[in-house]
Amino acid sequence: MKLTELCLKNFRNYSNLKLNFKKPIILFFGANAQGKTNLLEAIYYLATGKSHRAQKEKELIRWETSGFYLKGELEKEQAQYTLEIITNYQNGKNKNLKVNNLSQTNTRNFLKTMNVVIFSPEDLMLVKGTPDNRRRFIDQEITQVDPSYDFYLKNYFKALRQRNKLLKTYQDKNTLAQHLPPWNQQLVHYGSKIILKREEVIHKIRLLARLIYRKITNQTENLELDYSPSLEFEDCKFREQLSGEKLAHKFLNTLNENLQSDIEKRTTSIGPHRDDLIFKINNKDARQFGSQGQQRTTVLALKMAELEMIKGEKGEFPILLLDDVLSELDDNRKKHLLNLTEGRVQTFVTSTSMEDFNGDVDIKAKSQVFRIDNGEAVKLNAGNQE
Ligand SMILES: Nc1ncnc2c1ncn2[C@@H]1O[C@H](COP(=O)(O)OP(=O)(O)OP(=O)(O)O)[C@@H](O)[C@H]1O
Repeated sequence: MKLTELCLKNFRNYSNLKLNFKKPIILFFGANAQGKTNLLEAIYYLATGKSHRAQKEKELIRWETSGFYLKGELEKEQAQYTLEIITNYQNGKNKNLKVNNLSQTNTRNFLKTMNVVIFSPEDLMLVKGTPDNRRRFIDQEITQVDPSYDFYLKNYFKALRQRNKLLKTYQDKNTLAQHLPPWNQQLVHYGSKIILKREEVIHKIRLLARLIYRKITNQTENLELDYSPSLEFEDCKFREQLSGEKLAHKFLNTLNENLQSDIEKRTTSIGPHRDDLIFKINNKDARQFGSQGQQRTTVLALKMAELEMIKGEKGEFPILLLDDVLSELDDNRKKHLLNLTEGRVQTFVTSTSMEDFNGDVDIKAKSQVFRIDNGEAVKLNAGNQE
């Protein structure tokens, strides 16, 4: 799939911008704080309905205005899609999502149109950082291939917040337990679906990432990726034996077993909100023993696996957004990334320096280059482009 046009109105530091994309690689370069990442954020938002960095949608609205407008023209499977997001906060929140000029009441219809994979410096924390980084990675990944997963997540976290609120605020510990079952039911219902989906997707990524990692390291190192759910289901250890029913049963039993300790600690100690991923390189935990280089290669292999996995599920490669990461990758890693994507994956790249685009991998010639300067984009000639 490829984005052929992007329009932004009152989005971040852009008042009104329209860009057309004609080459497989699009480079946004310029000094710090000029609006390069804002452009990737706009593309990410059109695909996922979320920002990859802002907590609140309001942050995206250009200061002193009351709403933003985004439009993307997408080519996919030889069909053409116009995606639009119109927000207005003048009288409360008002948001309209449109595909081909038709308002979508079901957000899932909008979200399934365009897919992106983003790779930014924060992703380098995937291996070393806290488990919530890894949960976010896997959840974003799953939502791209199955938008209904977002519904399970939202409902799970709604139930979790309610249960934790009761655990924190309810005074009479003797009767508290009577009020928890409705929330337990919700946790178990949505939580089991989340666990099953995570298990399924991690299994696919594990195989792809393993192959890619071996290739980048010239077959010298092995990467293993494991799902580490907080709920131990050793009685149905093999994924073929996992069923929603078995899991739900196990989850409910464990919640009941942990009831007293949850009441004492005033929080829910078990469930997908405590899951983690484990990376091992040559059988050693990459978080503890991996060198910086190995950790970077792990993240790169994961991102490349993500591209391949979406291609497998959706039949087309997603759009790749590389936010300021080329300078973090050495020539070998850059080469692998660009070999995989070349000619197949439309790639948007931001950088503060054109130096990133030189060296062994001369991507300039295949690229369309824009200099980004204080919310304006100036198209430059690069290589042999028109
Ligand atoms: N809601 C907003 N309204 C107006 N301007 C905003 C808004 N949010 C952020 N900005 C401005 O956008 C600019 C930052 O843009 P962006 O994050 O895209 O920078 P960048 O070019 O990627 O920089 P870097 O190279 O440092 O990552 C800053 O000047 C910031 O003040």
